[in-house]
Amino acid sequence: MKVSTEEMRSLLKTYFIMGSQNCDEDPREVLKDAIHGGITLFQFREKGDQALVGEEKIRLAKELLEICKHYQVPFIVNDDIDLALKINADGVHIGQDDEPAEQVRKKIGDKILGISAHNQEEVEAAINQGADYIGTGPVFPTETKKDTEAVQGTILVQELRKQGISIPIVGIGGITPENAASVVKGGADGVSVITAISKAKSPKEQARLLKAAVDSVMQ
Ligand SMILES: Cc1ncsc1CCOP(=O)(O)O
Ligand SMILES: C=C1C=NC(C)=NC1=N
Ligand SMILES: [Mg+2]
Repeated sequence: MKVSTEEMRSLLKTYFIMGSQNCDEDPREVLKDAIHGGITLFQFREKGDQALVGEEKIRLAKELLEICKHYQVPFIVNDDIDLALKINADGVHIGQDDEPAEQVRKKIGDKILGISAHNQEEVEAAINQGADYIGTGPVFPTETKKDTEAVQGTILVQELRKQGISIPIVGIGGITPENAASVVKGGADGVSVITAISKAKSPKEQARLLKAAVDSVMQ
């Protein structure tokens, strides 16, 4: 059933996003380690030139979903709505260039719907289309996604909060344990990261540090 706004807010605290293309080690081990470090939400984002496709992608998605189910960490699928429905994921994340949000909402029912937004108009549209949360960024420079919008810090989130827009928002882009607190101080409910965890010597330790940084602001 539908997550409440406050439940969604807390799920965004330490949001790990990963595909096999982001890992040097076995993605299943990286995910398990990150979960032990305390991630609150996981997104399967198998995308880009090294990404798996077809049956291999579906198989990996199912394996990572099983791991998340075991530890009761909700599982979000990026872009691929059909895959999300096929494996009964907990939700989807779409960008401005994906399937229109109204259509996606019809397909997924009460599953979590996350939408990327980079300016006020896109945020307001996403809210009107029934997004459960917004992903904004890139907050800091990142190598992970080649075609990002301009680096924006937390300017947009600060502006939205000043206007009393309270939808759950997660920051993304170049976030590390060192800068994570500033993202939450800027008004985000949490941080979403790829490389800081997926390429870490200890994904567990990085997840733990990220979560501690976010919680250090929450009090
Ligand atoms: C998917 C995405 N959207 C904006 S930046 C980004 C990549 C974030 O990756 P990293 O956490 O490694 O900077
Ligand atoms: C582009 C993205 C922005 N935000 C989030 C949470 N996930 C994404 N894939
Ligand atoms: Mg997309």
